[in-house]
Amino acid sequence: MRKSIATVSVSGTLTEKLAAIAAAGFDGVEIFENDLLVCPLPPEDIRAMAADLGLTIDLYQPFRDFEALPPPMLAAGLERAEHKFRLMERLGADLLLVCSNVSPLAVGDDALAAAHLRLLAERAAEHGVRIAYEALAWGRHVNEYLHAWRLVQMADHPNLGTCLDSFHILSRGSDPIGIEAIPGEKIFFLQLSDAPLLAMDVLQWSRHHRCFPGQGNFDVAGLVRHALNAGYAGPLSLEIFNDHFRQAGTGRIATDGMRSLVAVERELAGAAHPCVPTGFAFTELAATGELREVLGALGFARTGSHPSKPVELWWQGGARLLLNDTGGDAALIAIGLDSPDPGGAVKHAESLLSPVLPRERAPEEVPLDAVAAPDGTEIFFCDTAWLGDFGPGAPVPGQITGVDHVALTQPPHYFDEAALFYRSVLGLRPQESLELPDPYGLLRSKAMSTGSGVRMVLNIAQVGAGQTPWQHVALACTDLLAIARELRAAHPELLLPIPGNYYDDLEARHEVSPELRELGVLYDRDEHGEFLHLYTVTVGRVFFELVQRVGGYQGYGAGNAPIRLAVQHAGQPMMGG
Ligand SMILES: O=C(O)c1ccc(O)c(O)c1
Ligand SMILES: [Mg+2]
Repeated sequence: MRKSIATVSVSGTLTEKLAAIAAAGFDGVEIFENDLLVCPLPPEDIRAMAADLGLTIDLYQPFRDFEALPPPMLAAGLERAEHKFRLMERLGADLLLVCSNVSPLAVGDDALAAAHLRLLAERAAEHGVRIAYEALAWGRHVNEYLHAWRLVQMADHPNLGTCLDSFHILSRGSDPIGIEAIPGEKIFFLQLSDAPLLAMDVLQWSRHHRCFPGQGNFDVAGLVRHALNAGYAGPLSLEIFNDHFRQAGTGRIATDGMRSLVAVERELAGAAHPCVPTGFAFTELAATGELREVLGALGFARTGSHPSKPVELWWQGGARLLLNDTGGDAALIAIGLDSPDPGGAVKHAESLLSPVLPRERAPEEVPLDAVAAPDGTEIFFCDTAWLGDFGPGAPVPGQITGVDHVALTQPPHYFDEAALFYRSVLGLRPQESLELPDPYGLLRSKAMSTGSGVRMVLNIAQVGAGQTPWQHVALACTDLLAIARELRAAHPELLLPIPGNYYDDLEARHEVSPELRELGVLYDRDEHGEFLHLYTVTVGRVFFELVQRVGGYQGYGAGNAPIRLAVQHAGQPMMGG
């Protein structure tokens, strides 16, 4: 399928947008009128630039508030359209998107609307232009896609068809099955976007929160399937209005859009993810003396060393940490995932435009396949061979059984990119999304999981500048209170102090042991089970969480995160505050 994107979807000048869109591999563009109005180049030059980049101009948009105005206003509307048609001839575009009327002056009269659309199509035909009529979800009288289609049928002109836009259809909860009743050749254009489910005004939702397919909660691929079943043969075109995308890197967002369309095609082809990871092989940390002290207190010890790199294996139970002497601050730099097919996982990642990292290794060492996650963390796909590099060591006995989850802070404006990366490239499914109060802002958080073995939490801190983006590794154990007792006795300075107010509130809500308060252990429960957890102090950029899941508890104790954030900030006040 041909792939297109509206210029409004990415940041930059029109010249920058077109270059980035072509570089990302798109076949065509929708020129959004505002991008043309603010461009110093004449339409002929924009046309030549697109052609030089190998891009077709698939659509020009939007033309607004035309149909079903009181008859005396018709002539002015047609005059306005004539200007657009002449502009489109200069631009080399032959498809004009007309949005359903939002004007309070518009009349709720289908016959009038259809007559006007027919007149518009007749005029358009004189210029070799076709009209794609789209129902905006907030259109004054026409706001359902099947209503727009009825008007197109009534107007009955070969130069008039409909434009389907997944946002307008799915945001209203309309059933997209009706698309299959529209003849494919009358679907002149198909615009795709996704969105998170938000209870808000649909216009604001559309203008600020659209995202690429796979980043939100709509079944966009399902809608495309209906259009294909109807016989639609035009491009899949992304049309996103998003405050973050407008501020992010042009090329990076264009590439992410292409990734989302490749993932849609995969889904349509019924392709299951070829190699979902089954567990955490290791997490690699830039190490410092302080970090080693914390890990020693948690019962870890060095069990092996890499033959040629300054990397040690610290292994307790099923938790393997690689400590890398980078000379920098303590930080999480890589995650190793147990993969049923490491080579296939890298090929899959590459096909989804993820940057594959070069393998830097000595000849006798085990090759490792890795890609870069959106925040720069290296993701390795592993079988068990890598352990051989670290000699014959065995895990030290202890209370920690494995890695429960890893939490990463995403760079500003790339939260949606990260969600799509973990979903499409790694095969994790989205779980809960939350917004949590931070003393200096708001923490957006999204949990993702394979369902077994690998859990990730993606955070984005909407807080003042100058703050370190924290990461953390949550270690699983089977008796958290026992570990907490030992840590409190031997290393109380390594544990976050939890306010008494938290326990007053907790004890009012749940019957819990008074030991939680004494030990500074946090608690949560859901319909499946219970969750006990505690946090260490932060070293460099990283801290550790110890967690115990009782029963089938599914969450991450997110309700306790505001307590943690406040205590962490108290120990590390904002710069310049
Ligand atoms: O928000 C709008 O006005 C707008 C304009 C054109 C579109 O195609 C659309 O989906 C929305
Ligand atoms: Mg649209």
